[in-house]
Amino acid sequence: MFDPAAEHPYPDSHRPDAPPAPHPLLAPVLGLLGTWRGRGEGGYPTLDGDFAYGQEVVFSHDGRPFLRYEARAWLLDAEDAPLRPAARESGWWRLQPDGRVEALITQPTGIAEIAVGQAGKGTVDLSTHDVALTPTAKEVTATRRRYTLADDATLTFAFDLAAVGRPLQHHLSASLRRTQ
Ligand code: HEM
Repeated sequence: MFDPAAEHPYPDSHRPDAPPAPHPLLAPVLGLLGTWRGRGEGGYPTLDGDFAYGQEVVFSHDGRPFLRYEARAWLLDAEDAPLRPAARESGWWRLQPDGRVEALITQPTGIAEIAVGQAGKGTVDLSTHDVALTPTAKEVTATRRRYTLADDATLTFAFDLAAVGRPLQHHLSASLRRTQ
């Protein structure tokens, strides 16, 4: 008889050395698994000024050749205290042979992105393949996300954005530390 209160039989793993064994295609991104938290700076020519933000990024897997990806941000005041929730997004990074990555990423602001790119040597570089927008979303035409493992416990993140009629350019950069 099915027990609806039982534990999920296939929980996500946040560590390369914990079960289930990572799929071999995840080899180039194993260093990303886990929870990362840190601080970043952002801006865009259409905004009044630059801003500081906190960010948490989580990568996990269930033994199949894709990562589950989740990122949440919050704005910081001049003393680095939290001001308000900011962007969040989640998605799936589908690993292909030779470190190629196909990512699906959605945001509560009405933006759904398909990004493609490459993982290798401690870096992942993803650029827009396609963007779909809900009727009320801001116009976003392209993005580029770069993740770099500076060392085992430090992940840097850079994000470029083409939106509201402006060409692809810096919107965010952050340095994150592994928390678990
Ligand atoms: C760490 C993640 C992010 C943070 C902290 C952040 C922060 C901000 C802030 C503070 C603004 C000004 C409006 C407001 O106060 O809400 C803004 C505007 C905007 N952001 Fe982001 N953002 C992030 C990620 C993204 C992503 C992933 C995208 C697109 C894929 C994006 C696209 C935009 C657009 C289109 C605008 C509006 C620009 C305008 O209307 O002039 N942002 N962002």
